[in-house]
Amino acid sequence: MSKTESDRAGLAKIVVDALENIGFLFIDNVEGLDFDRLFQACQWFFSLPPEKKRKLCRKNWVPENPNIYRGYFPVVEGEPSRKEGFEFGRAVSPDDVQVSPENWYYETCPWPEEDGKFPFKEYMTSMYEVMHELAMEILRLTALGLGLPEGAFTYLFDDKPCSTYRILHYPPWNGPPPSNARIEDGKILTTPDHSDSNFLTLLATFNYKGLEIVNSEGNWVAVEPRPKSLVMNIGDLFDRMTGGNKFRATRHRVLDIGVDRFSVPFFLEPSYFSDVGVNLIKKYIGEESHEPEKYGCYMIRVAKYERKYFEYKVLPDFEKVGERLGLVDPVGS
Ligand SMILES: O=C(O)CCC(=O)C(=O)O
Ligand SMILES: [Fe+2]
Repeated sequence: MSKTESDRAGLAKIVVDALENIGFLFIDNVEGLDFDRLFQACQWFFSLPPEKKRKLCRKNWVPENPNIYRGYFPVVEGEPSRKEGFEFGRAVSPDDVQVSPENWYYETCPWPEEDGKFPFKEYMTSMYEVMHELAMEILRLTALGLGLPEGAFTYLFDDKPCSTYRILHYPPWNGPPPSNARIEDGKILTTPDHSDSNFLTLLATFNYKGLEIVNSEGNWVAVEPRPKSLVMNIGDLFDRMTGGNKFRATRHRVLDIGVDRFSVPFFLEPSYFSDVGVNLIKKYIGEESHEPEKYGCYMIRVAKYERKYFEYKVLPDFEKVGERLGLVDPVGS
């Protein structure tokens, strides 16, 4: 990333071109991002003993734990999605009026007990802010490249973004992979074909192969590792909010590479109350017409009921949680 005005205008054109045509791009020279250190964070976390991971595990797997949405999720044998992960968001005070049992995004994230070998929480929370700032700069450039005011998209993230920072470990299969992980040409998946449902994703792959995307001709192509670069793609929400035909939320998948694989995606997501029913292009050319829709409710519906993501399909039914607790939904729907 570069800071001078003429460089920014040039970059803005490159970003918009990539988002319109490919949907994926590499980002080099990210200030404040040290890939070796981020990799150490993954190694430290995923070598924790099972009992320490269990304390962080979502309620679905460990019913006595309070966390429904944040924290650790384990490998599930028999799933074509073969991964364990830990994820968190920016901390929101438990006293905040938007904190409620229905709003999983703002629940308190459990953090692992540390042993002095790696400052995991301090490091990961600082990296969250690096990723957030980078995403904001990309959105400012995208707006500039489209001839819109620089803040045309960033306002959605001003209050308390729901973004998720996730570290992932794909361990080798225990024995033969399940039949639903086998695809054409004898290839084996560890993450099935999907587009990301959030606004945009910034991904560290640490030079591992395995990531593939669908190109403009509709063929699967490998994303060759590029040292010290992040891979960026947009998600369905940004695609939808720019009218559904402006930017591409490109489908992608991860193949089994036969060894442990690590990656770290940052999923940029608006604040819970941000209105995602807006067409962001029309809004700025004076043709605003939209159906207001809050991000939080929209996304939980999509992730849990429509997409039924491996990571989220185990979450409790959205409406039922409030009913069970005898609550009137304080954040609305
Ligand atoms: O691990 C990767 O390279 C990609 C992961 C991914 O696509 C996702 O978590 O949405
Ligand atoms: Fe993805």
